[in-house]
Amino acid sequence: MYTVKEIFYTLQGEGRQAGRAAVFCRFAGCNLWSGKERHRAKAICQFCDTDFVGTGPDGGKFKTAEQLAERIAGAWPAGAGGTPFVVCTGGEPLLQLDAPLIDALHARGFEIAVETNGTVAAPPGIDWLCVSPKAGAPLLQTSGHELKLVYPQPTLMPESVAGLAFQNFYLQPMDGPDVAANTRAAIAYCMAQPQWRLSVQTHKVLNIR
Ligand SMILES: C[S@@+](CC[C@H](N)C(=O)[O-])C[C@H]1O[C@@H](n2cnc3c(N)ncnc32)[C@H](O)[C@@H]1O
Ligand SMILES: Nc1nc2[nH]cc(C(=O)O)c2c(=O)[nH]1
Ligand code: SF4
Ligand SMILES: [Mg+2]
Repeated sequence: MYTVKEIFYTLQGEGRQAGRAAVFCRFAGCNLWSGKERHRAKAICQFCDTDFVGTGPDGGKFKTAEQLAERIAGAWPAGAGGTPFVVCTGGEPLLQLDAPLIDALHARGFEIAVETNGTVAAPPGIDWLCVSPKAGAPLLQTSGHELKLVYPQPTLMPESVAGLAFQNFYLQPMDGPDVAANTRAAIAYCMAQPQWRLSVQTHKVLNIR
């Protein structure tokens, strides 16, 4: 059984794949926060910008990988060219994404991207793995296509993860009350350490989902 908050078609807003059309599959639940505001101050991850609790109008519970993959495929526009692209996120998608679902999405021609906090080792077969480590949480997945660090996290400096086996390194300014100052600080860091690139959350600027 897969529990999905929402499935929607949009542009990937963040990181190396920003600007690319994608079906988003947002899984419900996370291991670093309950998602309830009354628990936020004591959560391991306190800055989350996402509602991933339960099943929304565009989500649901899916008994089988085939049923979920079929719904995701139905969100890709019929007759569109290019390679169909799905971004599995959450919540924490690696609590639910498994080999049967990866196979069912590949069987429908999808390239599979994942956004994960890195506390769970990724299964084989993910085509684009984005790891976003969280201060105070164990980092088990130390390789991938993209490391996207929300910045700043005072006890998780970019220097401490800059040597990991990723193909791309991004700093993403922490959204919230200090987003303007966080963006200035991230720009300064990327200019001083060009291994790192800036990831702007473009979907928020563009007012798309
Ligand atoms: C909502 S998370 C879901 C996937 C996974 N749980 C994770 O943390 O990577 C999706 C992306 O949004 C980032 N994110 C969450 N809250 C943010 C915030 N306040 N500002 C900037 N990025 C944020 C995460 O670090 C992650 O890269
Ligand atoms: N457009 C858009 N791009 C995104 N990239 C990562 C997102 C996420 O919440 O995981 C996200 C999201 O929620 N919307
Ligand atoms: S790990 Fe990801 S989904 Fe979970 S609370 Fe943090 S940002 Fe949100
Ligand atoms: Mg988001």
